Amino acid sequence: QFQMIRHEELECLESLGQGSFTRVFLGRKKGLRDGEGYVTNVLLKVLDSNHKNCWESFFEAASLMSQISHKHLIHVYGISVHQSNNIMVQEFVKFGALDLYLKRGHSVSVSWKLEVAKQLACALIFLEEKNIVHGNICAKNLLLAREGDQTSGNSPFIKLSDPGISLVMLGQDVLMDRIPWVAPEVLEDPEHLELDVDKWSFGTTLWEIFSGGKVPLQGLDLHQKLQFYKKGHWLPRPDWTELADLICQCMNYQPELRPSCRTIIRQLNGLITSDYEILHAAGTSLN
Ligand SMILES: Nc1cnc(-c2cc(N)nc3[nH]ccc23)cn1
Repeated sequence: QFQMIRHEELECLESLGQGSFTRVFLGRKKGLRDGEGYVTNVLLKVLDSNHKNCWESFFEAASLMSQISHKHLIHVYGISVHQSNNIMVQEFVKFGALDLYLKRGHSVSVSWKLEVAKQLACALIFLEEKNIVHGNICAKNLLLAREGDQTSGNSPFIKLSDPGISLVMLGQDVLMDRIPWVAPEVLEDPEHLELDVDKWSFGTTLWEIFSGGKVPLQGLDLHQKLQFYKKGHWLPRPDWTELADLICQCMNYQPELRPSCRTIIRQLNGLITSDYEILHAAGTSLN
C-alpha cells in the first residue's frame, strides 16, 4: 500500500525539527524519469529509535496518505527501512509549517487567513467523505506551499500533513499535552475516534490562524490543561464575533453538536463577505 524506497536513493541533509516520536530532516531523493536521472527535495520523517513499537502506526499514517490524494493533502512518496531507521518520505513543502510562519510575524490579511481556513476545510470535507479521521489537525501540520502576497494578490496554498503516530498509540501524557487541539472525548476514550474529533481541532486551528500563531493555553501544565476541559472552558474569544462563534461551535464539548464540514465552509464563506473584512482591512491599512 505504499512505495518502498531504497536508502541509496535518499540523502539526508539538515534537521528541520521534530514531532511526536519523530524527527524531520530536509533530504534529497534520486530517481529516474524516462531514463533521465533527477533529484528531488524531500522531507524525511524519521521515527525515534526509542519508539520503534510505534512503527506500525507510523507506517499506517504513511499508508493512509499514500492511498488518498488531494491537492490540500501532503504527498507521501513512500517509506524506507534501513538498519534501524524507519523513514517516511514526503514531498518537501517550501515555506514549512504554518504555526512557525505566523510566529515569524508575516503580516497576513484577513482574507489570507480565511483562504487558508477554507483550504483546510476542503481537506476535511474530503477526509469526511472517505470516513477518515485525521486526528492531528493543527497549524503545525499545515504546510505552506505558496505564500500568496498582497501585491500580486495570489492566494496562499496549504497542504495538510500526515497525522503521525495515531492518538491511540500516544500515552495519556502526550494526549493531555495536545490540549486544546485534542477533542475532550478522546481523553475519555482514545480507542473510539469519530470524525467529530477533527472538527474540534479545526476550531483550535482556526483560533491559531487568527491569533498570529500564538500557542493556545501556553504555559499551562498537564494538570491545568486537564482542568481546562474538566471545567468546560473555552479559548479566549477573538474580537470578531462571527469568527468567535464559529470557533465555539467547532469546539462544542458535545461532539454531535459540532457543525458538519459543509456548514463550516458555508460559515467561512459568510465571514469572507461580512463587512468585518472591509472594516478590518481598513483597520490594517490604517495602523
Ligand atoms: N512536508 C514538509 C514538512 N515540513 C517542511 C518544512 C519546510 C521548511 N522550509 N522548514 C521547515 N521546518 C520544519 C519543517 C519544515 C517541508 N515539507
